[in-house]
Amino acid sequence: VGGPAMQTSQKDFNNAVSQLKLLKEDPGNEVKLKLYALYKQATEGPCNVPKPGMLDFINKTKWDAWNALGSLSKEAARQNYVDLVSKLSASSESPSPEAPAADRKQPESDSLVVTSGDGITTIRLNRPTKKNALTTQMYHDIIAALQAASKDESPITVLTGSGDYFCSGNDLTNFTSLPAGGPEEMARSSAVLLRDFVNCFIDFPKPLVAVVNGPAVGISVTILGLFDVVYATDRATFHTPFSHLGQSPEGCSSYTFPKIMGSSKAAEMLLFGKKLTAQEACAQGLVTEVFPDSTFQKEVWARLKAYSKLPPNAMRISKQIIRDREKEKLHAVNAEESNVLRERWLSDECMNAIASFLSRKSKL
Ligand SMILES: CCCCCCCCCCC/C=C/C(=O)SCCNC(=O)CCNC(=O)[C@H](O)C(C)(C)COP(=O)(O)OP(=O)(O)OC[C@H]1O[C@@H](n2cnc3c(N)ncnc32)[C@H](O)[C@@H]1OP(=O)(O)O
Repeated sequence: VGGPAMQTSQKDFNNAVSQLKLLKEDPGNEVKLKLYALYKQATEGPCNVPKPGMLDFINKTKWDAWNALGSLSKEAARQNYVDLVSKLSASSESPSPEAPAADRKQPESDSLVVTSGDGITTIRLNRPTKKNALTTQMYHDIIAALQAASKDESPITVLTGSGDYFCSGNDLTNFTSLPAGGPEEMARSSAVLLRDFVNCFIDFPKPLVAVVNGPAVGISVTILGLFDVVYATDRATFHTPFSHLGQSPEGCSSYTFPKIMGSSKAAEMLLFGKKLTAQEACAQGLVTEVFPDSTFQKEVWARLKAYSKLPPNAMRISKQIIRDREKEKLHAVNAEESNVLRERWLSDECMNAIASFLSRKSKL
């Protein structure tokens, strides 16, 4: 069986066979097929068994992979097998760190962080000291991030928050710096921004997941009806205090909420500002699943990493079938909600509520 160098190689090969069983992550079918072929070649030599029939898909695929190695020597196959297993072990021990996507324009402000890794593009609201309240710049940055994510390589896109909140909704100071055109111009441009922002969620073409890491308020709740999946920590709450603020629903919630939870439960949230616990939101169908806070991040990301390995085109097409017939309706609802809010923002009820928050007289 050869000299000392070759015996070492046989020992390495045996170790690699054992090491493979300890891999933490499934390396995927393509790699498993390659490993199978190299194993057969290393232990039995070139493919020497009859080709399975056309309908025996699995064995035929395995046979093809083995046969494709041709006359590769047993020693070379062993070496290739050992190299491949060691590469897989290294990458499973130190999972690819999330990295800013190289070809992606980064957001204008640090309040939004966009990273890609493990088949997931993550858009993270990053203003924890303000409970991730959305500034005007953040709306623009989220629009840009969603547009980029819709074209990037990641099969799944996630929206989440840094710190203890998912998001406290619109930053109420957005309304304090009046443009030259006065309140009317502010209301007009806010309505345009709101409409553009929500349109990006309506049109987003691939699986969009909300990882709700804490309480959610206002627009960060209403847009959840446009996500494909919503995972929440059991610490999360869902609050749409529009009447308290003299405002009205947006994010297509006037349409999606009654559809998701029925009109009376939707009315309790959207008219009376009833705050839901994560469990309640899950029971109403707004949240897909609730996780204990202590294991939330670990469980959710492990699950999303596994989902991101599913065939991306199949996921996109399935989303299209589920969502496309609703799109026209959603765009019309969005336009109407934005127009109504344009009026609301100029109302005394709204101005007084915002002034009250800003003077810290009342908190919701
Ligand atoms: C001209 C262009 C304009 C563009 C505008 C675009 C228009 C799109 C608008 C779409 C419509 C959206 C509607 C909504 O989202 S309505 C909901 C709005 N949100 C709220 O009403 C929440 C207000 N915040 C609170 O009630 C509390 O802060 C909260 C319960 C969230 C947390 O309370 P807690 O006591 O735990 O913490 P603090 O209050 O001390 O908060 C810490 C600091 O964070 C600041 N903060 C929190 N939320 C907001 C917010 N929404 N806006 C501004 N600032 C916020 C808070 O002031 C504290 O700051 P300081 O430490 O500096 O005091």
